Amino acid sequence: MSTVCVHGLGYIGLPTAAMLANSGHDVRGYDVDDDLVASLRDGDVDMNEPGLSEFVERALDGGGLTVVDEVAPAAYHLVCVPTPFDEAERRADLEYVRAASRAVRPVLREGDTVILESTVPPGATHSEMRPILEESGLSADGEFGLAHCPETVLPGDIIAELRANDRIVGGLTAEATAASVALYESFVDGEIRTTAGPTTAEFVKLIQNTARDVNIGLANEIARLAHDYGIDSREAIEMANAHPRVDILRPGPGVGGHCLPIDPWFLGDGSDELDLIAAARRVNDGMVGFVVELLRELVPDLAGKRIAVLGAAYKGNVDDTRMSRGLALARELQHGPEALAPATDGGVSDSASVAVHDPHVSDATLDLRDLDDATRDADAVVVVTDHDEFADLDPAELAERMAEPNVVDATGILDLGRWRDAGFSTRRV
Ligand SMILES: NC(=O)C1=CN([C@@H]2O[C@H](COP(=O)(O)OP(=O)(O)OC[C@H]3O[C@@H](n4cnc5c(N)ncnc54)[C@H](O)[C@@H]3O)[C@@H](O)[C@H]2O)C=CC1
Ligand SMILES: CC(=O)N[C@@H]1[C@@H](OP(=O)(O)OP(=O)(O)OC[C@H]2O[C@@H](n3ccc(=O)[nH]c3=O)[C@H](O)[C@@H]2O)O[C@H](C(=O)O)[C@@H](O)[C@@H]1O
Repeated sequence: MSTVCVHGLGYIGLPTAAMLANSGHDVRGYDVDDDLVASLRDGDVDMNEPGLSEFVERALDGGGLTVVDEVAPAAYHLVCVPTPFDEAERRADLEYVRAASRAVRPVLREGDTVILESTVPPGATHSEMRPILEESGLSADGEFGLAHCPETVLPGDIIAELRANDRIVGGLTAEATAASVALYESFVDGEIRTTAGPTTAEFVKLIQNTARDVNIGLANEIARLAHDYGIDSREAIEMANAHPRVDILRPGPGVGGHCLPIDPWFLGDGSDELDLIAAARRVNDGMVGFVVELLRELVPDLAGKRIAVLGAAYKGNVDDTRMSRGLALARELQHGPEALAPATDGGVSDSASVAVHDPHVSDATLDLRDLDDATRDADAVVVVTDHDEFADLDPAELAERMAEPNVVDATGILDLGRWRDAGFSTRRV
């Protein structure tokens, strides 16, 4: 068993640190967010991920995981810091990766292995991390190990996927790859595949998410085409998918989260070849506008109308609002398609009045409403996130509370027959 220092205790770092600790390693968890560190020390896990709280508690109580104030020397450094998208530059913001590398540098010893798990553009482990780490005086050509092992867990099922998913490991040297494989073998049931270097591993991760984004783009374009022919796209897709070699994904309000919408741009960071991929991004980003079109079919003049947007999380049954389509819709309804202002700042006088409700999200910076408040006197509800709670809504109860019984289901989660029976006019992406 080894000593491991995990850098970044968010959606990826915290479950990974707990997994390593519960697998017998001696783990130090380090994060620059003092509030997060304090709450973890109190045993509070403020993340809506099934089973995570108990799993982290076990790691902390068992002594395998210690939350530390300073980066600790360790045989392995696992870097799980954010790699956000710089929208202005259309590039990955690698400052967190560089900062974590600078924090490893003073404690790095000969024989240690540094593994980057964060998603980065192809080449970043080599060009961004290596030079900073080598300022320690040690060389990545053999004195310490440096590798990329991308994370592929699905939020909502992180603990199971941490164990079950295959991994891709690309070290700068064969020794770095072997040392990294040894660590993952201690908890991964899936296959561990190795690549000749970190760049292929980075590339593979990005094409996985890009493939999903492009395929969702196809489903979304099909939804728009079907609408023009007066066809139910979901019924058509289900029938098409009965073919053994066709597997079209689900259309929706666009693609949210901080991975699928940004990884295609990371992929194009060092190349001019994005074409189909960039088009799919435009299609997916355009789906909020399509939801507004459907809403206007029910409520032609939105000025002064009250619209309840159900869903601020980027997908069903999670609490993460990064690149939320619900918040993007609220912004667009209040300020028009180019709006970048916060969703809940009141809007302008000739726009709709929007209330956002999400039973999974508690975020003091968002003016979220409870269901009663959001839907009272509303002229329409728009369901943007496929939370289980929304499938169970009682349309008759809502109809009584609303000014007009209109519903747009951007997710396909509602049984619209029930809603029509309760007197609703309906539209569905
Ligand atoms: N959340 C997900 O579903 C997945 C995320 N990823 C990738 O994993 C990486 C991390 O993502 P998340 O865990 O979701 O982010 P997150 O934002 O939930 O957590 C990152 C944590 O790192 C901390 N941090 C920032 N700078 C630091 C530093 N210099 N040293 C130590 N801690 C630092 C932050 O305070 C935060 O707690 C990203 O590159 C992301 O693209 C990959 C697969 C899945
Ligand atoms: C290839 C792949 O499945 N990648 C996963 C993805 O996680 P994420 O939660 O972002 O993926 P997701 O469940 O597809 O959801 C992304 C977005 O796409 C939308 N979505 C998804 C499937 C679909 O048929 N239609 C659709 O519109 C969702 O509503 C959501 O807004 O990205 C994660 C990541 O890289 O962070 C990665 O670890 C996960 O395995």
